[in-house]
Amino acid sequence: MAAVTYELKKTCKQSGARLGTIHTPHGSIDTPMFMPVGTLATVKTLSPEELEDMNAQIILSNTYHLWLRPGEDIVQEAGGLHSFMNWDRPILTDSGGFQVFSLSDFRNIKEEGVHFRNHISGEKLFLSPEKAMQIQNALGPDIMMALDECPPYPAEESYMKASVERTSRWAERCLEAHQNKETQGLFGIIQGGEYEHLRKQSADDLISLDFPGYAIGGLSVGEPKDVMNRVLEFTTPLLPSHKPRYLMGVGSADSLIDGAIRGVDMFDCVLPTRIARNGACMTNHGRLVVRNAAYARDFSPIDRDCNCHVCRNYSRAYIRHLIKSNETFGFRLTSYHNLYFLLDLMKKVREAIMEDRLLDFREEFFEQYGFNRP
Ligand SMILES: CO[C@@H]1O[C@H](CNc2nc3cc4c(=O)[nH]c(N)nc4cc3[nH]2)[C@@H](O)[C@H]1O
Repeated sequence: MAAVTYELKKTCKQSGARLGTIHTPHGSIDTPMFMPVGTLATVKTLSPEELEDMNAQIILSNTYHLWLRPGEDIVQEAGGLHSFMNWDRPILTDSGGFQVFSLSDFRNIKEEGVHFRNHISGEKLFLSPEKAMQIQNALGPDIMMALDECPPYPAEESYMKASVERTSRWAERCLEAHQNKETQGLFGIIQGGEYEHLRKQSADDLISLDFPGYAIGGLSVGEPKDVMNRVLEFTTPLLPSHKPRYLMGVGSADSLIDGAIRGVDMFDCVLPTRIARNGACMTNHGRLVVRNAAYARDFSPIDRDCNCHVCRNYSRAYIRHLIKSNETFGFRLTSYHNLYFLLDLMKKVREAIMEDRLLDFREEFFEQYGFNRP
């Protein structure tokens, strides 16, 4: 029995969107869904109990960061990530492919793997497909990601072709190095930038390896939204409809809706918790920077149309005061609200797909949020 399986439940009549359920050893996940990011085995400032209260079905953690701190051996001795962080729902770990290229000021990509510097200590490190699999097997997530290269945007076609071919060879090596097949699923990552023929080559290579799920990588790296949407339009149909499709690093409300419309099932991004720590909140009426002076005497909730614990109990004036005073509780309140907002948005997306009205929902939401405003 495979560790991770996908059940396609309904395809939307209005678009390429679909409803499904991903079954994992730590529970089932209704899709399309958003994964809160807990890079260092914590979704910053929030507790597992709070994440369960807001119906987070799965969280994401990171191989590169946990390898450096505290070390996968310590997490393994704790019984794996679920025990270590007291989270008994599904966990997905990214492979480190992105962090090595985004965090390290020195990196040298070779066939055998990537040589780079530890972004904290400066010591030289080496990450290979086999090492990335050994770390993830030790961390024990339900879903692991293959080690890939996330190329810079934009990238020359010749560079992108060579990078895609190496990522495909690395994916095969990850499969060969995969232990714990009955308790951990391994997803492949499609690369190819904005080159349609390279996305096809990457998809063909990885589909031939029969992964239980596929991620679309190399996006949300600075490209315009219309480029992302165009790449999704010709890439998601290449992927098997009976397996989950995961768009890595995407987390703004409009991108989540537009990704779901194009057949994406899984999303993750640091955006909601990152902007929360800067005092910025996602609301149904646009982004609200609650630290602004305008809210000093505003005793209304962050979002009058939000039913979260924060919006039912705390005012903009109070949260602004905490943020301006650098009080941790302020960051907890904005982080809780932003994650609740995105998780609730994905619940509304699932309901809209069920009722075959996702495109109508998009129009209503974009109008209310102000995305259509020039
Ligand atoms: C928009 O927010 C900024 O951009 C990042 C999100 N964007 C993103 N694109 C990604 C691509 C890949 C990939 O191709 N491969 C692997 N293995 N992991 C990936 C992770 C990714 N995350 C945030 O970290 C933030 O800095």
